[in-house]
Amino acid sequence: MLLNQFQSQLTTARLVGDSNIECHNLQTDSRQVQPGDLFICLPGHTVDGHDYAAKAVQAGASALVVERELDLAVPQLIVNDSRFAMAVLSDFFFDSPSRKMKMIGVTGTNGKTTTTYLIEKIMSDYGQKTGLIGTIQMRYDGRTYPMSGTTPEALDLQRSLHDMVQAGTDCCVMEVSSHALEQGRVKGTDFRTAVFTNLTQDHLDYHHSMEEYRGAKGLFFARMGNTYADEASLRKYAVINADDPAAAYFISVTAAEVITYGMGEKADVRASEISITAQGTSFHVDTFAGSADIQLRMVGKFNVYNAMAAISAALVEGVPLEEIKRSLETVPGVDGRVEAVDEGQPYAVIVDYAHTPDGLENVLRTVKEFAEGRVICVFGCGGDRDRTKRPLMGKIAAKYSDFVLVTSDNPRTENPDLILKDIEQGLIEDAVPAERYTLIVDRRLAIHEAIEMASPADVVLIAGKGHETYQIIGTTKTDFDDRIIAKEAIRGKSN
Ligand SMILES: CC(=O)N[C@H]1[C@@H](OP(=O)(O)OP(=O)(O)OC[C@H]2O[C@@H](n3ccc(=O)[nH]c3=O)[C@H](O)[C@@H]2O)O[C@H](CO)[C@@H](O)[C@@H]1O[C@H](C)C(=O)N[C@@H](C)C(=O)N[C@H](CCC(=O)O)C(=O)O
Ligand SMILES: Nc1ncnc2c1ncn2[C@@H]1O[C@H](COP(=O)(O)OP(=O)(O)OP(=O)(O)O)[C@@H](O)[C@H]1O
Ligand SMILES: N[C@H](CCC[C@H](N)C(=O)O)C(=O)O
Ligand SMILES: [Mg+2]
Repeated sequence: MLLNQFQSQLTTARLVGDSNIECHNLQTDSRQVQPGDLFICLPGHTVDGHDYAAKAVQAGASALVVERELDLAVPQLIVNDSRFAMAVLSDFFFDSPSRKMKMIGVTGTNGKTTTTYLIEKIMSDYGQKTGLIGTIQMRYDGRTYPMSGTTPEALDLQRSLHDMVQAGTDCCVMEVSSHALEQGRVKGTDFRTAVFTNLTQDHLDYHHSMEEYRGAKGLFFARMGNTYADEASLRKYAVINADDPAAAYFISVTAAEVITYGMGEKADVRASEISITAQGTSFHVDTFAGSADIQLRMVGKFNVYNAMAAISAALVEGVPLEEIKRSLETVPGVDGRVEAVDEGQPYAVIVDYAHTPDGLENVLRTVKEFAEGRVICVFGCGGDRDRTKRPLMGKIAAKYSDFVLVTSDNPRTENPDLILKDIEQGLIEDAVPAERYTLIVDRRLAIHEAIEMASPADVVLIAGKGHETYQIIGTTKTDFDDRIIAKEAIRGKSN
Protein backbone atom coordinates (compact mmCIF):
# COMPACT_ATOMS: atom_id res chain seq x y z
CA MET A 1 0.00 0.00 0.00
CA LEU A 2 1.30 3.50 -0.79
CA LEU A 3 1.94 6.08 1.92
CA ASN A 4 -0.51 8.47 0.25
CA GLN A 5 -3.26 5.85 0.67
CA PHE A 6 -2.56 5.81 4.40
CA GLN A 7 -2.42 9.62 4.39
CA SER A 8 -5.88 9.78 2.80
CA GLN A 9 -7.31 8.24 6.01
CA LEU A 10 -5.90 10.96 8.27
CA THR A 11 -7.65 14.25 7.56
CA THR A 12 -5.27 16.56 9.41
CA ALA A 13 -1.99 14.70 8.85
CA ARG A 14 0.86 16.76 7.40
CA LEU A 15 3.25 15.01 5.01
CA VAL A 16 7.00 15.60 4.95
CA GLY A 17 8.75 13.86 2.03
CA ASP A 18 7.49 11.68 -0.79
CA SER A 19 4.08 10.07 -0.32
CA ASN A 20 4.49 7.86 -3.37
CA ILE A 21 6.39 5.29 -1.38
CA GLU A 22 5.41 1.67 -0.72
CA CYS A 23 4.66 0.56 2.87
CA HIS A 24 4.24 -3.20 3.19
CA ASN A 25 3.09 -3.39 6.77
CA LEU A 26 2.42 -1.41 9.96
CA GLN A 27 4.68 -1.69 13.00
CA THR A 28 4.90 -0.02 16.42
CA ASP A 29 7.93 -1.84 17.84
CA SER A 30 11.38 -1.02 16.43
CA ARG A 31 12.58 -4.48 17.44
CA GLN A 32 10.09 -6.10 15.06
CA VAL A 33 10.55 -3.80 12.04
CA GLN A 34 10.95 -5.46 8.61
CA PRO A 35 12.17 -3.63 5.49
CA GLY A 36 9.34 -1.55 3.98
CA ASP A 37 7.29 -1.16 7.20
CA LEU A 38 5.45 2.03 8.13
CA PHE A 39 6.68 2.62 11.71
CA ILE A 40 4.20 4.36 14.04
CA CYS A 41 5.88 6.19 16.95
CA LEU A 42 3.75 5.85 20.10
CA PRO A 43 4.45 7.96 23.19
CA GLY A 44 4.22 5.18 25.79
CA HIS A 45 3.92 5.08 29.56
CA THR A 46 7.51 3.92 30.05
CA VAL A 47 9.35 5.04 26.90
CA ASP A 48 8.64 7.17 23.83
CA GLY A 49 8.42 5.32 20.51
CA HIS A 50 9.82 8.45 18.79
CA ASP A 51 13.15 7.66 20.48
CA TYR A 52 13.24 4.34 18.58
CA ALA A 53 12.44 5.78 15.14
CA ALA A 54 16.12 5.88 14.12
CA LYS A 55 16.46 2.18 14.99
CA ALA A 56 13.30 1.45 13.00
CA VAL A 57 14.71 3.31 9.98
CA GLN A 58 18.01 1.42 10.35
CA ALA A 59 16.00 -1.82 10.28
CA GLY A 60 14.40 -0.75 6.99
CA ALA A 61 11.25 1.23 7.90
CA SER A 62 10.24 3.10 4.72
CA ALA A 63 8.22 5.84 6.44
CA LEU A 64 7.10 7.07 9.87
CA VAL A 65 3.94 8.25 11.61
CA VAL A 66 5.02 10.81 14.21
CA GLU A 67 3.59 13.46 16.52
CA ARG A 68 6.59 15.74 15.87
CA GLU A 69 8.89 15.95 12.87
CA LEU A 70 12.06 13.92 13.34
CA ASP A 71 15.45 14.60 11.82
CA LEU A 72 15.45 11.40 9.78
CA ALA A 73 15.70 10.93 6.01
CA VAL A 74 12.42 9.06 5.44
CA PRO A 75 8.93 10.38 4.62
CA GLN A 76 6.88 11.25 7.71
CA LEU A 77 3.19 11.69 8.39
CA ILE A 78 2.86 14.18 11.24
CA VAL A 79 -0.32 13.62 13.24
CA ASN A 80 -1.85 15.06 16.41
CA ASP A 81 -2.34 11.69 18.07
CA SER A 82 -0.36 8.70 16.86
CA ARG A 83 -2.44 6.22 18.90
CA PHE A 84 -5.54 7.45 17.10
CA ALA A 85 -3.67 7.26 13.78
CA MET A 86 -2.63 3.69 14.61
CA ALA A 87 -6.25 2.68 15.23
CA VAL A 88 -7.49 4.28 12.00
CA LEU A 89 -4.63 2.98 9.84
CA SER A 90 -4.87 -0.54 11.29
CA ASP A 91 -8.60 -0.67 10.56
CA PHE A 92 -7.94 0.63 7.03
CA PHE A 93 -4.97 -1.66 6.32
CA PHE A 94 -6.87 -4.77 7.39
CA ASP A 95 -9.99 -3.69 5.46
CA SER A 96 -12.29 -2.95 8.41
CA PRO A 97 -12.67 -6.53 9.67
CA SER A 98 -14.95 -5.51 12.57
CA ARG A 99 -17.61 -4.42 10.06
CA LYS A 100 -17.70 -7.93 8.63
CA MET A 101 -18.60 -9.69 11.90
CA LYS A 102 -21.08 -9.19 14.71
CA MET A 103 -18.81 -7.62 17.32
CA ILE A 104 -19.84 -7.99 20.95
CA GLY A 105 -17.64 -6.25 23.54
CA VAL A 106 -17.81 -6.78 27.29
CA THR A 107 -16.48 -4.27 29.80
CA GLY A 108 -16.68 -4.02 33.61
CA THR A 109 -14.48 -4.61 36.63
CA ASN A 110 -15.39 -8.27 37.14
CA GLY A 111 -17.06 -10.94 35.04
CA LYS A 112 -15.77 -10.01 31.58
CA THR A 113 -14.02 -13.31 30.87
CA THR A 114 -16.91 -15.35 32.25
CA THR A 115 -19.53 -13.40 30.29
CA THR A 116 -17.57 -13.63 27.02
CA TYR A 117 -17.26 -17.41 27.48
CA LEU A 118 -21.02 -17.70 27.99
CA ILE A 119 -21.79 -15.60 24.91
CA GLU A 120 -19.28 -17.58 22.85
CA LYS A 121 -20.95 -20.85 23.90
CA ILE A 122 -24.46 -19.61 23.07
CA MET A 123 -23.50 -18.18 19.69
CA SER A 124 -21.49 -21.26 18.63
CA ASP A 125 -24.28 -23.62 19.67
CA TYR A 126 -26.62 -21.42 17.61
CA GLY A 127 -24.48 -22.23 14.58
CA GLN A 128 -22.48 -19.03 14.36
CA LYS A 129 -18.75 -19.37 13.81
CA THR A 130 -17.61 -17.44 16.86
CA GLY A 131 -14.25 -15.99 17.85
CA LEU A 132 -13.18 -14.97 21.35
CA ILE A 133 -10.56 -12.52 22.61
CA GLY A 134 -9.76 -12.01 26.30
CA THR A 135 -7.65 -12.62 29.37
CA ILE A 136 -7.25 -16.38 29.09
CA GLN A 137 -6.77 -16.73 25.36
CA MET A 138 -7.83 -15.80 21.87
CA ARG A 139 -9.55 -18.56 19.91
CA TYR A 140 -11.33 -19.01 16.62
CA ASP A 141 -11.62 -21.57 13.88
CA GLY A 142 -10.57 -24.38 16.25
CA ARG A 143 -7.26 -22.73 17.15
CA THR A 144 -6.17 -21.04 20.38
CA TYR A 145 -3.55 -18.37 20.89
CA PRO A 146 -1.99 -17.19 24.18
CA MET A 147 -2.65 -13.62 25.32
CA SER A 148 -0.25 -11.31 27.11
CA GLY A 149 -3.06 -9.07 28.39
CA THR A 150 -6.83 -8.78 28.13
CA THR A 151 -7.43 -6.44 25.18
CA PRO A 152 -4.80 -6.29 22.41
CA GLU A 153 -3.26 -3.10 21.07
CA ALA A 154 -5.18 -1.69 18.03
CA LEU A 155 -2.70 -2.99 15.47
CA ASP A 156 -2.65 -6.54 16.89
CA LEU A 157 -6.41 -6.43 17.35
CA GLN A 158 -7.17 -5.48 13.74
CA ARG A 159 -4.71 -8.09 12.48
CA SER A 160 -6.45 -10.78 14.57
CA LEU A 161 -9.92 -9.63 13.51
CA HIS A 162 -8.77 -9.78 9.88
CA ASP A 163 -7.56 -13.37 10.39
CA MET A 164 -10.89 -14.23 11.99
CA VAL A 165 -12.76 -12.86 8.98
CA GLN A 166 -10.48 -14.83 6.63
CA ALA A 167 -11.37 -17.95 8.64
CA GLY A 168 -15.08 -17.33 8.05
CA THR A 169 -15.95 -16.08 11.55
CA ASP A 170 -19.46 -14.60 11.89
CA CYS A 171 -19.33 -13.24 15.39
CA CYS A 172 -16.52 -12.07 17.68
CA VAL A 173 -16.94 -11.62 21.41
CA MET A 174 -14.18 -9.80 23.25
CA GLU A 175 -13.24 -8.31 26.59
CA VAL A 176 -12.66 -4.57 26.53
CA SER A 177 -10.57 -3.41 29.50
CA SER A 178 -10.56 0.12 30.86
CA HIS A 179 -6.84 0.40 29.99
CA ALA A 180 -7.75 -0.47 26.40
CA LEU A 181 -10.49 2.17 26.31
CA GLU A 182 -8.28 4.84 27.82
CA GLN A 183 -5.49 4.02 25.35
CA GLY A 184 -7.83 3.85 22.34
CA ARG A 185 -7.03 0.20 21.59
CA VAL A 186 -10.58 -0.39 20.30
CA LYS A 187 -10.90 2.87 18.37
CA GLY A 188 -11.44 1.72 14.81
CA THR A 189 -13.44 -1.32 15.96
CA ASP A 190 -17.11 -1.23 15.10
CA PHE A 191 -19.10 -2.89 17.89
CA ARG A 192 -22.69 -3.97 17.51
CA THR A 193 -23.24 -4.59 21.19
CA ALA A 194 -21.47 -3.18 24.24
CA VAL A 195 -22.05 -5.06 27.51
CA PHE A 196 -21.45 -3.63 31.00
CA THR A 197 -21.00 -6.07 33.90
CA ASN A 198 -20.22 -3.92 36.96
CA LEU A 199 -18.00 -1.15 38.29
CA THR A 200 -16.16 -1.52 41.58
CA GLN A 201 -12.73 -0.57 42.79
CA ASP A 202 -9.66 -1.65 40.82
CA HIS A 203 -6.85 -0.10 38.81
CA LEU A 204 -6.76 3.15 40.81
CA ASP A 205 -3.01 3.18 40.20
CA TYR A 206 -3.81 3.82 36.54
CA HIS A 207 -7.12 5.70 36.54
CA HIS A 208 -6.48 7.65 39.81
CA SER A 209 -10.16 7.96 40.87
CA MET A 210 -13.40 6.02 40.50
CA GLU A 211 -14.81 8.88 38.38
CA GLU A 212 -11.89 8.61 35.99
CA TYR A 213 -12.22 4.81 35.92
CA ARG A 214 -15.97 5.11 35.20
CA GLY A 215 -15.19 7.68 32.52
CA ALA A 216 -12.81 5.25 30.78
CA LYS A 217 -15.53 2.58 30.70
CA GLY A 218 -18.04 5.22 29.60
CA LEU A 219 -15.99 5.80 26.44
CA PHE A 220 -17.17 2.41 25.26
CA PHE A 221 -20.87 3.30 25.52
CA ALA A 222 -20.44 6.89 24.39
CA ARG A 223 -19.28 5.82 20.97
CA MET A 224 -22.19 3.43 20.40
CA GLY A 225 -24.69 5.15 18.09
CA ASN A 226 -26.77 4.40 14.99
CA THR A 227 -29.81 3.47 17.05
CA TYR A 228 -32.23 4.33 14.31
CA ALA A 229 -30.60 2.47 11.43
CA ASP A 230 -33.26 1.00 9.14
CA GLU A 231 -31.34 -2.16 8.62
CA ALA A 232 -31.52 -4.34 11.72
CA SER A 233 -27.95 -5.57 11.28
CA LEU A 234 -26.65 -2.00 11.64
CA ARG A 235 -28.39 -1.26 14.94
CA LYS A 236 -26.34 -0.82 18.09
CA TYR A 237 -27.10 -2.08 21.57
CA ALA A 238 -25.89 -1.28 25.07
CA VAL A 239 -26.52 -4.13 27.53
CA ILE A 240 -26.40 -2.65 31.02
CA ASN A 241 -26.46 -4.12 34.55
CA ALA A 242 -29.32 -2.06 36.01
CA ASP A 243 -28.42 -3.02 39.58
CA ASP A 244 -25.02 -1.33 39.42
CA PRO A 245 -24.88 2.28 40.65
CA ALA A 246 -23.01 3.30 37.47
CA ALA A 247 -25.86 2.10 35.21
CA ALA A 248 -27.55 5.50 34.92
CA TYR A 249 -24.28 7.10 33.84
CA PHE A 250 -23.65 4.60 31.06
CA ILE A 251 -27.25 4.84 29.89
CA SER A 252 -26.94 8.63 29.79
CA VAL A 253 -23.83 8.62 27.59
CA THR A 254 -24.92 6.13 24.94
CA ALA A 255 -27.01 6.67 21.81
CA ALA A 256 -27.46 2.92 21.35
CA GLU A 257 -30.66 1.06 22.24
CA VAL A 258 -30.39 0.13 25.92
CA ILE A 259 -31.27 -3.31 27.25
CA THR A 260 -31.08 -3.61 31.02
CA TYR A 261 -30.70 -6.71 33.16
CA GLY A 262 -30.87 -7.19 36.91
CA MET A 263 -32.93 -8.45 39.82
CA GLY A 264 -35.33 -5.48 39.89
CA GLU A 265 -38.78 -5.44 38.31
CA LYS A 266 -37.95 -2.75 35.78
CA ALA A 267 -35.08 -4.55 34.06
CA ASP A 268 -35.70 -5.90 30.56
CA VAL A 269 -34.09 -9.19 31.56
CA ARG A 270 -34.91 -10.08 35.18
CA ALA A 271 -33.76 -12.94 37.39
CA SER A 272 -35.67 -14.23 40.41
CA GLU A 273 -35.96 -17.36 42.57
CA ILE A 274 -32.18 -17.77 42.77
CA SER A 275 -31.01 -20.86 44.52
CA ILE A 276 -27.35 -21.71 45.11
CA THR A 277 -25.85 -25.07 45.99
CA ALA A 278 -22.31 -26.43 45.83
CA GLN A 279 -23.26 -28.01 42.48
CA GLY A 280 -24.63 -24.95 40.73
CA THR A 281 -27.13 -22.11 40.64
CA SER A 282 -30.73 -22.12 39.46
CA PHE A 283 -32.87 -19.11 38.65
CA HIS A 284 -35.98 -17.99 36.81
CA VAL A 285 -35.57 -15.40 34.09
CA ASP A 286 -38.20 -13.15 32.50
CA THR A 287 -37.28 -11.38 29.29
CA PHE A 288 -38.89 -9.45 26.43
CA ALA A 289 -38.67 -12.72 24.49
CA GLY A 290 -40.20 -15.13 27.00
CA SER A 291 -39.34 -16.74 30.34
CA ALA A 292 -37.27 -19.75 31.39
CA ASP A 293 -35.94 -21.65 34.39
CA ILE A 294 -32.19 -22.06 34.10
CA GLN A 295 -29.86 -24.38 35.99
CA LEU A 296 -26.24 -23.21 35.75
CA ARG A 297 -23.44 -25.58 36.61
CA MET A 298 -21.48 -22.56 37.87
CA VAL A 299 -21.93 -21.41 41.47
CA GLY A 300 -22.49 -17.89 42.78
CA LYS A 301 -25.11 -15.18 42.52
CA PHE A 302 -22.60 -13.16 40.50
CA ASN A 303 -22.79 -15.81 37.80
CA VAL A 304 -26.54 -15.16 37.52
CA TYR A 305 -25.55 -11.60 36.55
CA ASN A 306 -22.97 -12.89 34.06
CA ALA A 307 -25.61 -15.25 32.62
CA MET A 308 -28.16 -12.42 32.32
CA ALA A 309 -25.61 -10.27 30.47
CA ALA A 310 -25.02 -13.16 28.07
CA ILE A 311 -28.77 -13.82 27.67
CA SER A 312 -29.36 -10.14 26.79
CA ALA A 313 -26.53 -10.05 24.22
CA ALA A 314 -27.76 -13.30 22.63
CA LEU A 315 -31.41 -12.19 22.50
CA VAL A 316 -30.29 -9.14 20.53
CA GLU A 317 -28.83 -11.55 17.97
CA GLY A 318 -32.17 -13.33 17.72
CA VAL A 319 -31.18 -16.50 19.56
CA PRO A 320 -34.37 -18.07 21.00
CA LEU A 321 -34.45 -18.16 24.82
CA GLU A 322 -34.92 -21.96 24.82
CA GLU A 323 -31.67 -22.37 22.91
CA ILE A 324 -29.87 -19.91 25.17
CA LYS A 325 -31.05 -21.93 28.18
CA ARG A 326 -29.78 -25.18 26.63
CA SER A 327 -26.35 -23.68 25.98
CA LEU A 328 -25.97 -22.06 29.41
CA GLU A 329 -26.92 -25.28 31.15
CA THR A 330 -24.05 -27.17 29.52
CA VAL A 331 -21.27 -24.72 30.43
CA PRO A 332 -19.14 -26.59 32.97
CA GLY A 333 -17.47 -23.40 34.20
CA VAL A 334 -14.60 -21.21 33.15
CA ASP A 335 -10.95 -22.13 33.62
CA GLY A 336 -9.73 -20.87 37.01
CA ARG A 337 -13.10 -19.38 38.04
CA VAL A 338 -14.44 -21.17 41.16
CA GLU A 339 -12.61 -24.25 39.86
CA ALA A 340 -12.66 -27.22 42.22
CA VAL A 341 -9.41 -29.13 42.75
CA ASP A 342 -10.66 -32.61 43.42
CA GLU A 343 -8.33 -35.41 44.43
CA GLY A 344 -11.09 -37.17 46.33
CA GLN A 345 -10.18 -35.38 49.59
CA PRO A 346 -12.83 -34.88 52.32
CA TYR A 347 -12.50 -31.07 52.25
CA ALA A 348 -13.00 -28.70 49.28
CA VAL A 349 -10.22 -26.80 47.52
CA ILE A 350 -11.27 -24.03 45.14
CA VAL A 351 -9.09 -21.94 42.85
CA ASP A 352 -10.57 -18.62 41.77
CA TYR A 353 -9.43 -15.49 39.92
CA ALA A 354 -10.88 -12.94 42.35
CA HIS A 355 -8.30 -10.15 42.47
CA THR A 356 -10.46 -7.16 43.38
CA PRO A 357 -12.29 -6.34 46.64
CA ASP A 358 -15.68 -6.95 45.03
CA GLY A 359 -14.57 -10.17 43.29
CA LEU A 360 -13.14 -11.53 46.56
CA GLU A 361 -16.26 -10.59 48.51
CA ASN A 362 -18.51 -12.26 45.93
CA VAL A 363 -16.58 -15.49 45.80
CA LEU A 364 -16.17 -15.68 49.59
CA ARG A 365 -19.89 -15.07 50.12
CA THR A 366 -20.61 -17.88 47.68
CA VAL A 367 -18.15 -20.25 49.34
CA LYS A 368 -19.61 -19.43 52.75
CA GLU A 369 -23.09 -20.31 51.54
CA PHE A 370 -22.19 -23.93 50.92
CA ALA A 371 -19.23 -24.47 53.29
CA GLU A 372 -20.12 -26.95 56.00
CA GLY A 373 -16.85 -26.44 57.87
CA ARG A 374 -14.40 -23.56 58.12
CA VAL A 375 -13.37 -21.26 55.27
CA ILE A 376 -9.59 -20.96 54.85
CA CYS A 377 -8.56 -18.25 52.39
CA VAL A 378 -5.19 -17.93 50.63
CA PHE A 379 -4.75 -14.73 48.64
CA GLY A 380 -2.45 -11.85 47.76
CA CYS A 381 -2.42 -8.68 45.66
CA GLY A 382 -0.48 -7.93 42.50
CA GLY A 383 2.59 -5.69 42.58
CA ASP A 384 2.77 -2.55 40.39
CA ARG A 385 -1.01 -2.37 40.63
CA ASP A 386 -3.61 -0.46 42.72
CA ARG A 387 -2.18 -0.29 46.26
CA THR A 388 -5.36 1.03 47.82
CA LYS A 389 -7.24 -2.22 47.20
CA ARG A 390 -4.82 -4.20 49.39
CA PRO A 391 -6.10 -3.34 52.91
CA LEU A 392 -9.69 -3.55 51.64
CA MET A 393 -9.09 -7.10 50.40
CA GLY A 394 -7.48 -7.94 53.75
CA LYS A 395 -10.61 -6.78 55.58
CA ILE A 396 -12.90 -8.73 53.24
CA ALA A 397 -10.85 -11.93 53.53
CA ALA A 398 -10.99 -11.74 57.33
CA LYS A 399 -14.71 -10.87 57.39
CA TYR A 400 -15.75 -13.98 55.48
CA SER A 401 -13.02 -16.50 56.39
CA ASP A 402 -12.12 -18.34 59.56
CA PHE A 403 -8.43 -18.23 58.73
CA VAL A 404 -6.51 -16.10 56.21
CA LEU A 405 -3.11 -16.80 54.66
CA VAL A 406 -1.81 -13.63 53.06
CA THR A 407 0.71 -14.42 50.33
CA SER A 408 2.24 -13.25 47.03
CA ASP A 409 0.36 -12.75 43.75
CA ASN A 410 2.70 -11.54 41.02
CA PRO A 411 4.71 -9.08 43.15
CA ARG A 412 6.38 -7.84 39.95
CA THR A 413 8.93 -5.11 40.75
CA GLU A 414 7.60 -4.36 44.26
CA ASN A 415 9.01 -5.78 47.51
CA PRO A 416 6.71 -8.78 48.24
CA ASP A 417 6.99 -8.33 52.03
CA LEU A 418 5.73 -4.77 51.77
CA ILE A 419 2.71 -5.84 49.65
CA LEU A 420 1.80 -8.34 52.39
CA LYS A 421 2.20 -5.56 54.97
CA ASP A 422 -0.18 -3.32 52.97
CA ILE A 423 -2.78 -6.11 53.11
CA GLU A 424 -2.12 -6.70 56.82
CA GLN A 425 -2.89 -3.04 57.48
CA GLY A 426 -6.56 -3.82 56.76
CA LEU A 427 -6.51 -6.73 59.19
CA ILE A 428 -4.95 -4.53 61.87
CA GLU A 429 -7.50 -1.74 61.29
CA ASP A 430 -10.29 -4.28 61.78
CA ALA A 431 -8.61 -5.67 64.91
CA VAL A 432 -8.45 -9.19 63.48
CA PRO A 433 -6.70 -11.31 66.14
CA ALA A 434 -3.21 -12.52 65.14
CA GLU A 435 -4.23 -16.17 65.58
CA ARG A 436 -6.73 -15.80 62.71
CA TYR A 437 -4.18 -14.98 60.02
CA THR A 438 -0.61 -15.40 58.89
CA LEU A 439 1.68 -13.84 56.29
CA ILE A 440 3.66 -16.27 54.11
CA VAL A 441 5.50 -14.66 51.20
CA ASP A 442 6.11 -17.93 49.32
CA ARG A 443 2.78 -18.82 47.67
CA ARG A 444 3.66 -22.50 47.38
CA LEU A 445 4.27 -22.69 51.14
CA ALA A 446 1.07 -20.77 51.85
CA ILE A 447 -0.99 -23.21 49.77
CA HIS A 448 0.67 -26.20 51.47
CA GLU A 449 0.06 -24.66 54.88
CA ALA A 450 -3.63 -23.98 54.11
CA ILE A 451 -4.23 -27.53 52.94
CA GLU A 452 -2.30 -28.93 55.86
CA MET A 453 -4.67 -27.17 58.27
CA ALA A 454 -7.88 -28.27 56.45
CA SER A 455 -10.21 -30.68 58.29
CA PRO A 456 -13.06 -32.64 56.70
CA ALA A 457 -15.86 -30.33 55.44
CA ASP A 458 -13.62 -27.24 55.38
CA VAL A 459 -13.21 -25.16 52.21
CA VAL A 460 -9.81 -23.83 51.14
CA LEU A 461 -10.20 -20.92 48.72
CA ILE A 462 -7.06 -19.99 46.78
CA ALA A 463 -7.85 -16.64 45.15
CA GLY A 464 -6.23 -14.20 42.74
CA LYS A 465 -4.46 -16.23 40.07
CA GLY A 466 -7.14 -18.53 38.67
CA HIS A 467 -6.02 -19.79 35.24
CA GLU A 468 -2.57 -18.16 35.50
CA THR A 469 0.31 -20.57 35.07
CA TYR A 470 3.05 -18.27 36.27
CA GLN A 471 4.30 -16.11 39.12
CA ILE A 472 6.00 -12.81 38.22
CA ILE A 473 8.73 -11.87 40.68
CA GLY A 474 10.76 -8.82 39.64
CA THR A 475 10.67 -9.05 35.87
CA THR A 476 11.04 -12.84 35.84
CA LYS A 477 8.09 -15.08 35.03
CA THR A 478 8.37 -18.60 36.44
CA ASP A 479 5.98 -21.54 36.12
CA PHE A 480 3.38 -21.54 38.87
CA ASP A 481 -0.12 -22.98 38.81
CA ASP A 482 -2.28 -22.85 41.97
CA ARG A 483 -4.15 -25.97 40.82
CA ILE A 484 -0.98 -28.05 40.40
CA ILE A 485 0.46 -26.87 43.72
CA ALA A 486 -2.85 -27.58 45.44
CA LYS A 487 -2.96 -31.13 44.05
CA GLU A 488 0.63 -31.67 45.18
CA ALA A 489 -0.29 -30.44 48.67
CA ILE A 490 -3.45 -32.57 48.90
CA ARG A 491 -1.50 -35.71 47.97
CA GLY A 492 1.30 -34.92 50.43
CA LYS A 493 -0.96 -33.89 53.34
CA SER A 494 0.26 -35.44 56.58
CA ASN A 495 -3.09 -35.81 58.40
C1 LIG B 1 0.05 0.65 31.21
C2 LIG B 1 -0.15 -0.07 29.93
O1 LIG B 1 -1.24 -0.50 29.63
N1 LIG B 1 0.93 -0.21 29.15
C3 LIG B 1 0.82 -0.82 27.83
C4 LIG B 1 1.50 0.10 26.85
O2 LIG B 1 2.82 0.20 27.26
P1 LIG B 1 3.57 1.54 27.22
O3 LIG B 1 2.69 2.67 26.84
O4 LIG B 1 4.32 1.63 28.50
O5 LIG B 1 4.58 1.25 26.05
P2 LIG B 1 6.11 1.51 26.14
O6 LIG B 1 6.79 0.30 26.62
O7 LIG B 1 6.33 2.81 26.83
O8 LIG B 1 6.50 1.68 24.60
C5 LIG B 1 6.07 2.78 23.79
C6 LIG B 1 6.31 2.45 22.34
O9 LIG B 1 7.72 2.29 22.12
C7 LIG B 1 7.94 1.12 21.39
N2 LIG B 1 9.29 0.60 21.63
C8 LIG B 1 9.71 0.31 22.89
C9 LIG B 1 10.97 -0.23 23.09
C10 LIG B 1 11.81 -0.47 21.98
O10 LIG B 1 12.96 -0.95 22.06
N3 LIG B 1 11.34 -0.14 20.74
C11 LIG B 1 10.10 0.38 20.54
O11 LIG B 1 9.72 0.64 19.41
C12 LIG B 1 6.84 0.18 21.87
O12 LIG B 1 6.62 -0.89 20.97
C13 LIG B 1 5.65 1.12 21.96
O13 LIG B 1 5.05 1.24 20.70
O14 LIG B 1 1.50 -0.44 25.54
C14 LIG B 1 2.18 -1.71 25.48
C15 LIG B 1 2.18 -2.15 24.03
O15 LIG B 1 0.89 -2.27 23.56
C16 LIG B 1 1.48 -2.72 26.39
O16 LIG B 1 2.13 -3.97 26.34
C17 LIG B 1 1.51 -2.18 27.80
O17 LIG B 1 0.82 -3.04 28.65
C18 LIG B 1 1.48 -3.33 29.88
C19 LIG B 1 2.49 -4.46 29.67
C20 LIG B 1 0.46 -3.75 30.94
O18 LIG B 1 0.81 -4.36 31.93
N4 LIG B 1 -0.78 -3.43 30.76
C21 LIG B 1 -1.86 -3.82 31.68
C22 LIG B 1 -1.97 -2.86 32.86
C23 LIG B 1 -3.15 -3.82 30.91
O19 LIG B 1 -3.28 -3.19 29.86
N5 LIG B 1 -4.12 -4.57 31.41
C24 LIG B 1 -5.43 -4.67 30.83
C25 LIG B 1 -6.35 -5.57 31.66
C26 LIG B 1 -6.66 -4.98 32.99
C27 LIG B 1 -7.92 -5.62 33.61
O20 LIG B 1 -8.98 -5.63 32.99
O21 LIG B 1 -7.83 -6.11 34.73
C28 LIG B 1 -5.38 -5.32 29.44
O22 LIG B 1 -6.26 -5.03 28.62
O23 LIG B 1 -4.48 -6.16 29.22
N1 LIG C 1 -20.33 -10.49 37.82
C1 LIG C 1 -19.41 -10.57 38.76
N2 LIG C 1 -19.45 -9.74 39.83
C2 LIG C 1 -18.51 -9.79 40.80
N3 LIG C 1 -17.48 -10.67 40.81
C3 LIG C 1 -17.39 -11.53 39.77
C4 LIG C 1 -18.35 -11.52 38.71
N4 LIG C 1 -18.00 -12.47 37.83
C5 LIG C 1 -16.88 -13.04 38.30
N5 LIG C 1 -16.51 -12.49 39.47
C6 LIG C 1 -15.33 -12.78 40.31
O1 LIG C 1 -14.23 -12.15 39.63
C7 LIG C 1 -13.26 -13.12 39.22
C8 LIG C 1 -12.79 -12.79 37.83
O2 LIG C 1 -13.84 -13.07 36.90
P1 LIG C 1 -13.60 -12.85 35.35
O3 LIG C 1 -12.31 -13.42 34.98
O4 LIG C 1 -14.81 -13.30 34.63
O5 LIG C 1 -13.51 -11.25 35.35
P2 LIG C 1 -12.72 -10.25 34.39
O6 LIG C 1 -13.54 -9.01 34.41
O7 LIG C 1 -12.51 -10.88 33.08
O8 LIG C 1 -11.31 -10.04 35.09
P3 LIG C 1 -10.00 -9.32 34.39
O9 LIG C 1 -10.21 -7.85 34.57
O10 LIG C 1 -8.84 -9.74 35.16
O11 LIG C 1 -9.93 -9.75 32.98
C9 LIG C 1 -13.95 -14.47 39.31
O12 LIG C 1 -13.01 -15.46 39.59
C10 LIG C 1 -14.97 -14.26 40.41
O13 LIG C 1 -14.38 -14.44 41.67
N1 LIG D 1 -6.01 -7.90 34.61
C1 LIG D 1 -5.57 -7.81 35.97
C2 LIG D 1 -5.26 -9.17 36.45
C3 LIG D 1 -4.78 -9.26 37.88
C4 LIG D 1 -4.45 -10.67 38.28
C5 LIG D 1 -3.60 -10.80 39.48
N2 LIG D 1 -3.14 -12.16 39.54
C6 LIG D 1 -2.42 -9.82 39.44
O1 LIG D 1 -1.42 -10.18 38.84
O2 LIG D 1 -2.52 -8.75 40.01
C7 LIG D 1 -4.39 -6.87 36.05
O3 LIG D 1 -3.48 -6.98 35.22
O4 LIG D 1 -4.39 -6.02 36.93
MG1 LIG E 1 -10.82 -11.07 31.95
